[in-house]
Amino acid sequence: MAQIAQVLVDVPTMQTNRPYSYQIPTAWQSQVQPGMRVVVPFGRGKRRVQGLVLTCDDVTTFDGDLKAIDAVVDLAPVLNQEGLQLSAWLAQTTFAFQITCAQTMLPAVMRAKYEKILRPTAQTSTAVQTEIFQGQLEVNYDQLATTPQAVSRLLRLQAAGEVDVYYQVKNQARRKTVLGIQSTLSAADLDTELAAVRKGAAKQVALLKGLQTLNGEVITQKDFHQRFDVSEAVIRTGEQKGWLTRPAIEVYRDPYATADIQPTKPLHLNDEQQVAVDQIVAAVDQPATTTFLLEGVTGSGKTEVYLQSIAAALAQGKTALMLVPEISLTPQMVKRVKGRFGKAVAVLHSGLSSGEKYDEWRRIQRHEAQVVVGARSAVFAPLENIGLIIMDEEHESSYKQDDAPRYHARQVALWRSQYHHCPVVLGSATPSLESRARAEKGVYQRLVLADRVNQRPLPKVSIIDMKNELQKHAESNFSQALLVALQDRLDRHEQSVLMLNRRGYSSFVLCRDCGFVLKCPNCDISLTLHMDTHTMKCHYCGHEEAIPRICPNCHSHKIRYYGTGTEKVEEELRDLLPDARIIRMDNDTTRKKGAHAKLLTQFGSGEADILIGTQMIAKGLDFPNVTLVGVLNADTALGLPDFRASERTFQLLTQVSGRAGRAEKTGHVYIQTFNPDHYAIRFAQHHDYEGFFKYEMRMRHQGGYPPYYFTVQITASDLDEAIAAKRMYQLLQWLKPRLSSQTVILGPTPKPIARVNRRYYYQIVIKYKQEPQLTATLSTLLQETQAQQRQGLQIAIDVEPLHFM
Ligand SMILES: Nc1ncnc2c1ncn2[C@@H]1O[C@H](COP(=O)(O)OP(=O)(O)OP(=O)(O)O)[C@@H](O)[C@H]1O
Ligand SMILES: [Zn+2]
Ligand SMILES: [Zn+2]
Repeated sequence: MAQIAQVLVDVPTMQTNRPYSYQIPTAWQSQVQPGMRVVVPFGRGKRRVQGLVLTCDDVTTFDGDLKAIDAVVDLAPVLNQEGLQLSAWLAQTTFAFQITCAQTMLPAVMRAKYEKILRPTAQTSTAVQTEIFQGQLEVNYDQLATTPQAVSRLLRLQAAGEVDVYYQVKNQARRKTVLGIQSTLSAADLDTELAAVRKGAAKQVALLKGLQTLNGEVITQKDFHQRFDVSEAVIRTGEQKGWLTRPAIEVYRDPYATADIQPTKPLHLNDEQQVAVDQIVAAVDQPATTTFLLEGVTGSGKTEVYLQSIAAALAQGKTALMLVPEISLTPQMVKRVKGRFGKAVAVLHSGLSSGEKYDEWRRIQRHEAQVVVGARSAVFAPLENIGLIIMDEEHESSYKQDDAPRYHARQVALWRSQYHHCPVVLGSATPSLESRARAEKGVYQRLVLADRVNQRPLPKVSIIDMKNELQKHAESNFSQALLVALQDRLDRHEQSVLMLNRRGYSSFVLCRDCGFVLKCPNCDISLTLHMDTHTMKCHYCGHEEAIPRICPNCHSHKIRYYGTGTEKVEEELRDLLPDARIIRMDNDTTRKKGAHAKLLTQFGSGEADILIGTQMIAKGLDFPNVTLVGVLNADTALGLPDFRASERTFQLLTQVSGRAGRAEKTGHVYIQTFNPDHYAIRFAQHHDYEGFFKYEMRMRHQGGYPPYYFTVQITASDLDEAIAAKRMYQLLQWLKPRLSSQTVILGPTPKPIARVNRRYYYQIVIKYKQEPQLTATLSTLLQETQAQQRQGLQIAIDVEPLHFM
């Protein structure tokens, strides 16, 4: 009987997107299991790649040529049956390679690192020995192959059989270990040694007494030193005398080891919170795969609902997964969850070092953590027996990954809820239209928190028409009303938050006299400024026209592209309010690890009066002393060529407004805009999510956009613009007869940023209501384009894209 493993190789191409058979050497037959990483020979020569075992089968006969597994990387599977099934599903639904999906699900350090190695052969001449190997048994290829001449020399040596090329697969995952102390003496021996030690040798006595106290337990040398006040020199003496050994013991790199986190107790819930918790807990206990949409205004205490629901899952002996957008994974949120569940919590986000991530991941896999809080990719956390999945700020577009696999964490969360048979809670003050529409149809169960905790009012929102302001004081970023309000907060020692919306920055033109934004005559979507061609383009239908010099609406000459930077705003503010202490948060000031957290902590502890920032300050912050929020430019996102522009603007304004007046003091919000009558801004002013939802649904219905239609975006890119465009037209011809007549295909159009990294991008968008064969059709399309992919053309498929740029 022999054993054969089906292995996915780490070669992400269309041709290799299927398992390969390898023989399992007899010695390892009971060890190799599905979900383990192995090293296998692949292709010609001595190439070695990492692989993932999918299945192991006993067979009686096999083709004699079958290659054998070279090495086993893991002692235990890194993906369990759920993980393997999930990676297959992900590959199929996002049109990605299964190996890429599996890698996405694992910590980055578990990806193999490949090294090319040169070794001497029997024919290696002495000259080559000295020149290349210099007395070593092997040398790294990349260190020698630094110039084209060197490469061709090495190739010639290889052809002449003077050097051999090998490939090494390196495991980058490293555990962190420290020295431990373990007594080698029995209790009786310890007594004997103690009696034998000289009277004056107080330090050795302390060491032996310490070992006695350990009673066979192993602790770190550091802890030993702290507990018994014994120096390393004395410990080493003890080691030489054979009293103890110093084994390496593994320690976790804990990013929050030094964080000061106070334990918290469940709060007494208000009526609305109680209703929500009761319903969720009932589904946890049952268990049922219900998906809840928790629609709670800003400051309504959604987090407390999450925490008490998680507690119910833990009480059932189950685990819980809580997803939050990267940006709101502030120390505040971590503190809240860790404060409630302590050591049971593992945290996963991009701010951690790769070692910290690896350790948190293993704590989860070893069942040492039962609650996971993390950003998008934490949806793959290796939790077993999940009792509840929560997705906070479910409308956030950062839950969708832009690169392959182009998955949405919400879809993965729903898949895992089916697998584990557990409920999902999608929470937001401003749910995505898609989710809210599903709740309307009864697919999701809606839970509402209509009021802020303790009946605190939502802040008053004033809209400032910047067209009037500009006539009064030229080109300032600050209206008079906002300035007065800022000064007032300074006088009262209260804090302010100012947001400058950077999205859509200077990509569209706006009339500073009437607020007019140029739109496509066919699509009713803003045209985008293309400086390369000096034209305005529609990214949906391809319509193109000249950049206007005068406003088509009011004939003003003040039509120009729009935008300013946070740094400039800060400068102006320092001039206007010289006494104010200001913290600026944008991509520049938060680039360093931990900077984001540090700035927020400073602001939270009152070290500044004003926090200026980009969208990154809009969400999740809960600072009681903030009573003023100013939005400097509400319009930029409105101008984006995207049917979700209004939705994003409404969400952003509502979220940022929600930062004001969360505690005793009442809040006030000022929104500066050139479009004071735009419905997104008006509904945000009145905190009217439901009103916005109804209105926007009508707009989507008229325009034929999601959630009334599903969308798929196909992109082709090539170094040659003509090839990318031509291929897109061929693709269109190929697709048309394969889709139903109700389905609409938009484009091909050049992508808004048509040229990135010297590649040209063209896209088509498929809008459909029902297309049961679509997945199969698109898979075929990918198969058929593989030959061209090798020649440099790349095709990407994005299901339900969130951005069309
Ligand atoms: N039942 C309660 N009693 C007293 N205080 C509460 C209660 N529930 C929540 N809070 C407090 O209310 C504040 C707001 O809660 P939380 O931050 O969870 O709101 P949220 O709904 O998540 O808002 P946002 O969407 O703006 O982030 C927090 O300081 C929280 O501690
Ligand atoms: Zn158009
Ligand atoms: Zn105008």
